[in-house]
Amino acid sequence: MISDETTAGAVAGPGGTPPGPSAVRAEPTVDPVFSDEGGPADPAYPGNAPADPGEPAFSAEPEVVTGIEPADPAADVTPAFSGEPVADATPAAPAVPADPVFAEPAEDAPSLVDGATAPDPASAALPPELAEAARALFGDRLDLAAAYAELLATDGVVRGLIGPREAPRLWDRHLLNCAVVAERIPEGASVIDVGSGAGLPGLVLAIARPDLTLTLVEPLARRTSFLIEAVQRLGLTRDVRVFRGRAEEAAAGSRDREALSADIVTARAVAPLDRLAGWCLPLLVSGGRLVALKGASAADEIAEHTEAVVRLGGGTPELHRCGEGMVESPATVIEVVRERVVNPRRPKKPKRSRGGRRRGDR
Ligand SMILES: C[S@@+](CC[C@H](N)C(=O)[O-])C[C@H]1O[C@@H](n2cnc3c(N)ncnc32)[C@H](O)[C@@H]1O
Repeated sequence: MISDETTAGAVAGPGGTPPGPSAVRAEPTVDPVFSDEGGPADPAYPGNAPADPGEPAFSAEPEVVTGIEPADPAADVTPAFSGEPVADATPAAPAVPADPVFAEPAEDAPSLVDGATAPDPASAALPPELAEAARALFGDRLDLAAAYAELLATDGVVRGLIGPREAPRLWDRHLLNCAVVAERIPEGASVIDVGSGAGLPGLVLAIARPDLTLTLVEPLARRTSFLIEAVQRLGLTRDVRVFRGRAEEAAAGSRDREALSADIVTARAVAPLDRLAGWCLPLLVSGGRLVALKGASAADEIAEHTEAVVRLGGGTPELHRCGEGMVESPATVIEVVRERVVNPRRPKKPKRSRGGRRRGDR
């Protein structure tokens, strides 16, 4: 077993050990999985249909979400990684200057929210009963968290990145649920958030923890456009960068770009643990840690996928609960330390005969 202390010590960063979760309260929770990538946008909300059916809105209906495998973007990703400016099929998204690797913020990015269709920003107001936890988690950056909540409830809804029914529950299901994970991240750590979507948990962590440096990895164009603008509008450009591409691409690097790596990789509602480990462990420094937000299925996932995770170079997955005693539904995370570097299998080269010909060549 790997203890928290071992894990924290192995992670580079000036501050060291993350505060362990306070054991004030432990109770079973609803499945806090929030995204049903494969699910339709709320049809009851006119104008919410995502512009691109490949990037459906998420809604946080746990009953819909549980057991649904997040969409594999392989089918619908715009191949933005190559360095070529990418034609984004999404008509609504504002133009973003295309950097081959790290996208740059667009200047004066126009808001998509107009008077006629704008959702009510007041729907993102912090519910009074959550104010104490929000203050504790965001401290003097609570205003920034509120600005992000408003952005999600307005632009995020209009662009089909979140379902309109999410707006009233943004704080408990999304912002606080992600912010509590900060307790698992050491001071000063570098963090890669894989499959950031609309910025969860990456942007929340950047707001709650100005000591962290974050890279948000997301392959889908409409989402990275939103992320880039959010980073700019929230004034987070110093600590947050947006990488458009898949985790596998980020880890592989290219001729023009070094492979990305970090002390901590986070992911929420992205993929089952075995697949997630395959994507995320290569993004970690040796001894770094994957912190995957999971729902009620976390223990089952550990039972099912431990062997695969270890084969991929990870330690034994551990389950932790974050925010106990602070929020009503603590977040469940699975953590995996990158213990060994496992090289991906290369396909065997065909054998050549003496004459230099491949066997079977004519
Ligand atoms: C269900 S959404 C979750 C978004 C966000 N993490 C949240 O909790 O709201 C899954 C996200 O993972 C992204 N994704 C899927 N496969 C990925 C991969 N191999 N690398 C990086 N991102 C990926 C998708 O594009 C999508 O935005």
